[in-house]
Amino acid sequence: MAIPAGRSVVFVTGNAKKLEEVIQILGDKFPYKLVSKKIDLPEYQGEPDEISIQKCKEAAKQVDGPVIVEDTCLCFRAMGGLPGPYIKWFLDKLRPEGLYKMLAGFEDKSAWALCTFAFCPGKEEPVQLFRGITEGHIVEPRGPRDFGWDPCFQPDGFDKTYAELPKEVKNTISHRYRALAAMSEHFSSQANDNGMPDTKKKKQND
Ligand SMILES: O=P(O)(O)OP(=O)(O)OP(=O)(O)OC[C@H]1O[C@@H](n2cnc3c(O)ncnc32)[C@H](O)[C@@H]1O
Ligand SMILES: [Mg+2]
Repeated sequence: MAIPAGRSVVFVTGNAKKLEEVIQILGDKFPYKLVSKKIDLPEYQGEPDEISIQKCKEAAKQVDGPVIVEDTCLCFRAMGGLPGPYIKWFLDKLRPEGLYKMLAGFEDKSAWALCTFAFCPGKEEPVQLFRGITEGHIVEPRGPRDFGWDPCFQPDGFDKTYAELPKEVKNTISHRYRALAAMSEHFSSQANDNGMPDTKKKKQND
């Protein structure tokens, strides 16, 4: 589904740091006007795709127009992908130190960060998903504490944590960057088709 020409899309999030990164990553690459709205949407339970779909439908209902939401998971391989979508509560209670200690009994410290952007053109409309994954390891926290679990996630191929890496570097390798690249690519090709729905591309989700 294309966004009508000239319309803006509302990015709904309660997280200022997420918003900051989305703006930095997108620059002027996104073909539609992105406006942000601070709403604390419910923290749904279930599989990441389902959570993003529910979250996006609720945002579309509240905004009553085209919306984008994003949900972030941090998944420990030794724990079958948990905490996953529940990372917010684990981080809140345990801080990055506690996340690292959770894996003390496991040899496998590998983890992946998953970001899912969800787009819905309006109330009662289908939701499309765009995903990005960055693989890494959970390490003893290092670096500034200004964004979530960044101090304890070290992306593969780097000897620095997300928190220690310059923002420009995190923003070219991160889970969020990858999901946004998929979403921008989709909307840019639509915009190039003069706003006609792109029938050649398989929708990731209806
Ligand atoms: O309103 P929304 O967009 O849902 O914002 P939120 O803060 O509730 O975010 P999530 O539900 O997606 O929960 C993800 C948790 O992971 C944190 N987080 C998200 N992206 C991160 C990143 O790139 N680096 C570190 N922490 C991150 C975030 O602060 C939350 O505690
Ligand atoms: Mg949330």
